[in-house]
Amino acid sequence: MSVDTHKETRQFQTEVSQLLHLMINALYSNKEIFLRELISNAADACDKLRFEALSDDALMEGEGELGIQVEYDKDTRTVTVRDNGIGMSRDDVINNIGTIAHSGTREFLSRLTGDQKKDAHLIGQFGVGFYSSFIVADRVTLTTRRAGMGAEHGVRWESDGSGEFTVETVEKAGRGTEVVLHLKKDEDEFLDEFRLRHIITRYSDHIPLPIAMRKRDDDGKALDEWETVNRASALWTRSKSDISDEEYKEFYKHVAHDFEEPLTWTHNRVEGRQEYTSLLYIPKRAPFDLWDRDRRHGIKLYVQRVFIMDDAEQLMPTYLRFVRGVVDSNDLPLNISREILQNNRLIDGVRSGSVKKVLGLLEDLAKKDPEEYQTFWDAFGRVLKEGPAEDYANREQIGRLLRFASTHTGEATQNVSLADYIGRMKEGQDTIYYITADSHTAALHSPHLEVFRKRGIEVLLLSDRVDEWLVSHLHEFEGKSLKSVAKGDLDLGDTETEEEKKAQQEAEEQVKDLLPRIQEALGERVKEVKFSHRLTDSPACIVLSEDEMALYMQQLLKQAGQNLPDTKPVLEVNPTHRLIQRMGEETDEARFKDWSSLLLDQAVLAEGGQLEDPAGFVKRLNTLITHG
Ligand SMILES: Nc1ncnc2c1ncn2[C@@H]1O[C@H](COP(=O)(O)OP(=O)(O)OP(=O)(O)O)[C@@H](O)[C@H]1O
Repeated sequence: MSVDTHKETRQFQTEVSQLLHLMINALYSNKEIFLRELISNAADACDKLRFEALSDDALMEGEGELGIQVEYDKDTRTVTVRDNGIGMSRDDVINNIGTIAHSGTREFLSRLTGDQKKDAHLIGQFGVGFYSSFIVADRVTLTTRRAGMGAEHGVRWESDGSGEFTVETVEKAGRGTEVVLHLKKDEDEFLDEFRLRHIITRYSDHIPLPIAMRKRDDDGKALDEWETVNRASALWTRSKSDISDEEYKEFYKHVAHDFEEPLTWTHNRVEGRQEYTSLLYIPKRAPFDLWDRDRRHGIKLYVQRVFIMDDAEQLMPTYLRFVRGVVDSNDLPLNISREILQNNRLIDGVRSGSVKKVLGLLEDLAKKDPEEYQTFWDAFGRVLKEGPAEDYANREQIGRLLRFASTHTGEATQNVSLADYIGRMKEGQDTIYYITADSHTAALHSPHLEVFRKRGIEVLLLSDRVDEWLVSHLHEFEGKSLKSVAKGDLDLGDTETEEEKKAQQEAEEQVKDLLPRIQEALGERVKEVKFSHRLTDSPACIVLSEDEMALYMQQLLKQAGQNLPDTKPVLEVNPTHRLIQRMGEETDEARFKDWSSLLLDQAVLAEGGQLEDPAGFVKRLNTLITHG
């Protein structure tokens, strides 16, 4: 087979150029991380090779000892990171280096502000990887050969980071990848033995592969002998007491490809019927692609310390997709595939054990450090809310982790637990009340809250998209049922005083002919018209039945193209309201019809619904304002 060896010059994807420029500025104060990133990539490449070699021993090419080398050369002013991992083919290089596979890159770039500190955080979230080389280098040469391909299939990639790169096919005897950084003028600090060793032990001690540097003679001359400078033992296999927080944190950055420290973690060795070790982390911040279904970097699965796969989604349910870390099983076969993982009893056991650990970890965090828990909730609460639907068996425990906004403070921050709510319940109240709406403000101002305000009963304000889904699966918590204040009949027990009952009756009596008149005026548009016990300030509201979806959700699903049966709401009117009393005095039937329509339409609007005939609504409104 002839080999295409020509040298070609290509442009970076526009986003890469932009990112490089911003990254170099934003991360300059943290420039040493380039070494961590390159070592991390090298370690991943070795893991991948070890795994692929399980089914194709030839890939090892007779050299089974995997490792990473770091060296520097003062004369050429270069730092080199070398691995004998899986390597890359010419196509791999073009696809992986020079483009960003991340979805949402453009949106990400648009969020950068130019403020260095903020941008550094964002870029960290996004993942800097290989490109961080350009923080310290003005030319980077990557030479690589994919394991199993002949020496003539080596590839050299080179760029000065300014917009273009070249790719050519070269001879490369050993498999794997070598990255040579030609340092910028002022970066001589990295041509220093002590400095490099220090960075390696600081950031990469936990990498389970030897990272070696050349031995030197007394004059500092590099010898042809190498010595390992990191501990090179898989962190999770060591005993907890032997691992410092610093090491846990650095390991997290490696597995999660995160720039920031994790919020917390749990490290467990399970013995008995099944043997496995798990080291699971909760990140501080939602990664850039949390909402992306194709996101990578979930849980890494190892079998007896051999890397099997990234993002083993079978090990964590979707509602815990933010968890990062490692599971290392002693029982699974080494040749396990994704397909086998799907229906594997052992995997099911590991998964339910890991879920318990994560939920326990979060519960502990919530108890011990509410502030940190709030950080977690703000980042991942919306994901965790998928839990009760997905993981029915653990719904009580998930229920304890939920946080909501509430009328107790009226603020948008979701910081009220169901237990807090229960603790503040009125005497005789045995229901947890909530309202769902498409924004916090809409929830807070809903007419349905009026009577609750009057009686001092707290209502949870739910305005995340996932909330309707959540409450349709979480019917009760600690023996108290959850109920929407906008659906079904409202029974506030004996919280109404005799006086209030009397006033209501009298008001109803005064306008008692009104209900059949409104019903007739609205015809098929409503199921029923009733006097309301919910309202104090508003003239009317819409009430749905228990099993109906809130109007704003119906709207949303319809927009997304779903066919929903038309629902007819119940219209409740407030007999004490001036508008209703005024309608009682209206003798002109055409005008009465307009009033009725207006009443229904404004109630629909307050509910976040959409009007079938908005122009008609505006016209009626204007007519009644001017002639009413
Ligand atoms: N030493 C290496 N050996 C083999 N492939 C590599 C090596 N370094 C990088 N790659 C390939 O290039 C891809 C891009 O690397 P890069 O460091 O830019 O991002 P990443 O590691 O995938 O993710 P992140 O940006 O989150 O760090 C990697 O996913 C890998 O496929």
